[in-house]
Amino acid sequence: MAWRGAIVAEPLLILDGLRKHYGGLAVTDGVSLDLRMGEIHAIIGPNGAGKTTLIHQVSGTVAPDAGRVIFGGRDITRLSFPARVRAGLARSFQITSILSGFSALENAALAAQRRHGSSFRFFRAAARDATLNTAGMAALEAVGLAERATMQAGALSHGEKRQLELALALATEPRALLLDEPLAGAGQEETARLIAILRALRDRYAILLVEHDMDAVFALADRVTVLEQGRVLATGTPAAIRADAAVRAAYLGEEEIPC
Ligand SMILES: Nc1ncnc2c1ncn2[C@@H]1O[C@H](COP(=O)(O)OP(=O)(O)OP(=O)(O)O)[C@@H](O)[C@H]1O
Repeated sequence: MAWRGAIVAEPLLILDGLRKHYGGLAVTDGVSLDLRMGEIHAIIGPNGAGKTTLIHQVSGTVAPDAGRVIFGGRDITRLSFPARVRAGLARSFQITSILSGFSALENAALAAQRRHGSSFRFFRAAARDATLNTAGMAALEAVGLAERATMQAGALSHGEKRQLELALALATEPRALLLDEPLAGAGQEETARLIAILRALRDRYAILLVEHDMDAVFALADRVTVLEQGRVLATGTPAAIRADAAVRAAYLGEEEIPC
């Protein structure tokens, strides 16, 4: 797929030299990349390359040792995770954040509440709030889960739970979405459905995607950045990345890069 960057303007999100060390290990070692509206930018790399740690620094759950995160022209490097959510930066988690005893809509309404900054303790009330319900329902519709709104989240299929995870991010009405392995554990049919949903979301958001399913990455991404040992090995269109000899070498014995 050709990168459609030519038709979009300034980057919405800029990562500028992000560094994070744990002891002697440079987990992200000066990572710079950008993300534009209407773009899916995938981050791939071997296990331990630093992908999740990078997402943590963008979402505000890990503080970088050096570097900056610029969002919508504003330096948000020191903002907390909740403040970033309110600024329009949403994140989905590798480990599910769904409350299984509550309905899909209650989960989405609670997520919508994060945008408005009110307390977690009042989530029962949140689920009855019309504004939050409307935002929650719109998010469920965007991921094809409207018909499951009243179903207990714990009773949803695995694929539907992944859809609900996406809805929780959308319910905060973001401009940018940080998606950490949104296809994890999904079967073939579920993966196809999730890919179609992500493709449909692309035009309305800027999406930074960490995903191990290389077929999905190469089907979805407008640009791909390859991380290796905390550094950017290459950034480019899927075609350019596929043809890059250094990238292919980094992936020997890891996930196959689709031809
Ligand atoms: N809080 C931490 N303390 C110490 N080391 C950490 C911490 N978080 C991550 N690491 C180390 O940093 C390295 C990169 O981890 P990270 O999870 O970011 O990689 P990844 O590319 O997302 O890997 P995977 O593809 O397996 O999810 C790993 O060696 C990991 O053990």
